[in-house]
Amino acid sequence: MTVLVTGAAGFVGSHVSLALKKRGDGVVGLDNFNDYYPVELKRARASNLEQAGIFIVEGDLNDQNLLMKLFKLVHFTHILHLAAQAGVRYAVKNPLAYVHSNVGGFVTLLEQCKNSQPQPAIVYASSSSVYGLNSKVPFSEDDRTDHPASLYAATKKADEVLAHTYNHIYGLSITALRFFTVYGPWGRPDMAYFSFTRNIVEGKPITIFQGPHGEELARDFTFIDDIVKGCVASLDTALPSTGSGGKKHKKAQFRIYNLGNTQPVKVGDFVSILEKHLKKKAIRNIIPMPSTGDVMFTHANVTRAKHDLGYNPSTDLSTGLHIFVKWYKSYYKEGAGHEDMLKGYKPY
Ligand SMILES: NC(=O)c1ccc[n+]([C@@H]2O[C@H](COP(=O)([O-])OP(=O)(O)OC[C@H]3O[C@@H](n4cnc5c(N)ncnc54)[C@H](O)[C@@H]3O)[C@@H](O)[C@H]2O)c1
Ligand SMILES: O=C(O)[C@H]1O[C@H](OP(=O)(O)OP(=O)(O)OC[C@H]2O[C@@H](n3ccc(=O)[nH]c3=O)[C@H](O)[C@@H]2O)[C@H](O)[C@@H](O)[C@H]1O
Repeated sequence: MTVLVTGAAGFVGSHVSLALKKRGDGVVGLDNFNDYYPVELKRARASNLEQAGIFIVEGDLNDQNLLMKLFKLVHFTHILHLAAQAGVRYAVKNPLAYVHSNVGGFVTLLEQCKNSQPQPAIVYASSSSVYGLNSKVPFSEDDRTDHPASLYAATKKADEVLAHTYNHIYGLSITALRFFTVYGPWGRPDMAYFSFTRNIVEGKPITIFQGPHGEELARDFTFIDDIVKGCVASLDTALPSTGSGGKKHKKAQFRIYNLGNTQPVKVGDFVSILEKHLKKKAIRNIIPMPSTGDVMFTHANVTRAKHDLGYNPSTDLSTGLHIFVKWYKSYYKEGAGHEDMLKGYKPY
């Protein structure tokens, strides 16, 4: 297959791009290298991909002309769409970044795909956050997703209904993957596993959010390698789109899957695992969960992904965090430009 990976300089995108290239697929990346977190990290990931023979086009999802030229140059059989403004809490600071990338960008890409002849099949990243204020655990794909707790979640839910519309009208084959708090080497500095590690290493305090009655928050943390396998299996089982040039011939494939680890862990316990691997105690500031869109817990039911994709998460949190900590220490060797790395970092 020949895959366009949007968000290829990102955390998940760079890992999946390398996996696809290693098994012989054609891979082209697209990324706007924005500064939501230090661009140096995206450039470093991009150089890993370039060394593997993967070229990343630097541009924005919303650039219709760029997409048109790119689709004319390369006949993509599949799109792995991972480019988005991620992060739950940053939406309070910069809401329009989410509309620009997650809604405008997604529709621009869908428009290009529906006009292509033949149309590619699309696999894209949704999010566990669409389950919002769900109290029924574990979360299953048919549960309610109409009460998001953050603007980020609302844009991801919007993507799911937009995808359904383009599937119905134009015959685009689309698969939505609801990732659950993904972590691993080459990860995201805005996420807790990364920012907590940095602060513990530097002897700075970490803030642990608590529920309204002192409850601990919990996440179904999912290691990057399991997510990569889920993405590749989704591409391999994606059926062709049934339309071309904007006209549908027959009903096309439309799928939604949870990709999680199915073993939620309390944030306090997650910090204890980090302390064990870092051999250093955290300075824990426990504060009430700010009204920035966090939910109390996530927990994935992956029965459907197991059955249809052979998805079988196999890395437990302690093993995964050990691998992350080893990467972190090697990447941020003492004094090796550490401060530079975090220059563009936007605390939320
Ligand atoms: N990492 C997680 O825990 C997690 C969980 C659930 C869902 N997701 C989703 O998975 C996908 C990948 O997430 P990630 O963790 O790799 O995030 P990331 O921020 O590392 O990667 C996203 C990439 O997309 C690029 N991008 C953003 N807007 C763009 C635009 N308008 N045009 C072109 N490029 C653009 C960014 O520069 C970035 O490199 C996202 O859709 C995210 O919402 C991630
Ligand atoms: O599955 C998803 O769909 C989401 O996964 C990720 O969001 P989250 O699950 O919130 O990950 P992350 O920030 O690492 O916080 C981890 C835990 O630490 C708590 N947390 C966080 C920060 C802090 O300072 N204190 C704290 O207690 C926090 O409340 C949480 O309980 C992606 O960022 C997002 O893109 C989205 O896709």
